[in-house]
Amino acid sequence: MADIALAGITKKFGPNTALRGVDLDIKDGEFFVLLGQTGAGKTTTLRVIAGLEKPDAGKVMIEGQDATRWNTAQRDVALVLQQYSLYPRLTVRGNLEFPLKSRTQNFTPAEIKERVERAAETLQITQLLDRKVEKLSGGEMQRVSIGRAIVRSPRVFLMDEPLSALDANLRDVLRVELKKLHNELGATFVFVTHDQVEAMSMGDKIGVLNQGKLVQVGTPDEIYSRPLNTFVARSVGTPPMNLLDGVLKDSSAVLDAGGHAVPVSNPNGTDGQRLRFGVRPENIVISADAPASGYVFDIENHGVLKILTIDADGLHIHATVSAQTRIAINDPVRFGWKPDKVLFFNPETGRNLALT
Ligand SMILES: Nc1ncnc2c1ncn2[C@@H]1O[C@H](COP(=O)(O)OP(=O)(O)OP(=O)(O)O)[C@@H](O)[C@H]1O
Repeated sequence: MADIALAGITKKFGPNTALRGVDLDIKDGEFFVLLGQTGAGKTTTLRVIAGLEKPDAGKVMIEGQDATRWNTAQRDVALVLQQYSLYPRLTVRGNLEFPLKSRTQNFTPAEIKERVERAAETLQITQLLDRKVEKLSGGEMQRVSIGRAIVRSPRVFLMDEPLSALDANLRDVLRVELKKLHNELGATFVFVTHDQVEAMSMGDKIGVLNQGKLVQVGTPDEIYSRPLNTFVARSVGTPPMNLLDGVLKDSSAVLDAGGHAVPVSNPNGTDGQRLRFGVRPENIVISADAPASGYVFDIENHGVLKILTIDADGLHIHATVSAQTRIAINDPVRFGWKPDKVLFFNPETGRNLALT
């Protein structure tokens, strides 16, 4: 069992407050992703869990025990960082053996050999065992770093943007492999990233951090479909959710841009209320009898689909359409949306009115 809980964690660095009262529950065996922009507090959260950073306030619980004062070794966690932190002059085998030979571990030479070979097999680096690390490619080095973490069979893996230094193709491959590894090991993974695609595709749960605060925790589906506020709404999805200001009137959204009235079938809010309407690009509908009008400002071809930017009285709205759609820049378009796919946000606080 390796449940992790943070309760009211605050961490300051001089005048900077990195974490502001973070409460978090990570279940045993979960693949938990911390998603946030630069400076949001992701690394600090990871370092607090690892015992590398002492919080100014709050508690760290591991397996139901107060671990706030435990050192890193007592916490039985392994860290994988963006930079490989390997010994370049040692072989892959030497690097994998290293954590097993430390003074706090009591492995026999036979056990060490077995663990190193099992980890190498899992990560498909057996053929590299006798190569010097400095001669490896980036992807190979990152596999060795992960290998160094798994040889000890820790209860918890803490990963700080482990894929971000790799090129896009390799990142895709290692993303799938890390998920497989997680399933095989059954350990708890806490994975830090600023990449929403990584978060959505890998996480059982995602925690969205903003300026040291945990804004929302949920499954990828919850974060995508039921964001607590406009910040979370726009932190996942490419292109991001459209946010359109207007007034709710007679079961329609009357947009400030052009005064277009677009029907909604799930209104949240009262008649006449000013709202910020949230519509994902895949829910924008282009058709000749749609209620609103604009023109095509830009088209991006993404293979299976196109992303249109529609200019509606100066407001830019993103829509995804199939690659077969015949449309050109500057074409006039009529657009609306799927009436049941609209979210309603308070324009001042950004809160999702369906969840408050
Ligand atoms: N050792 C430190 N000394 C001073 N300030 C720090 C230190 N570590 C972090 N901070 C500050 O705390 C805040 C959170 O930093 P943190 O590294 O946790 O963010 P992050 O979300 O991991 O960002 P990034 O994606 O850029 O790594 C930032 O404002 C950062 O400058």
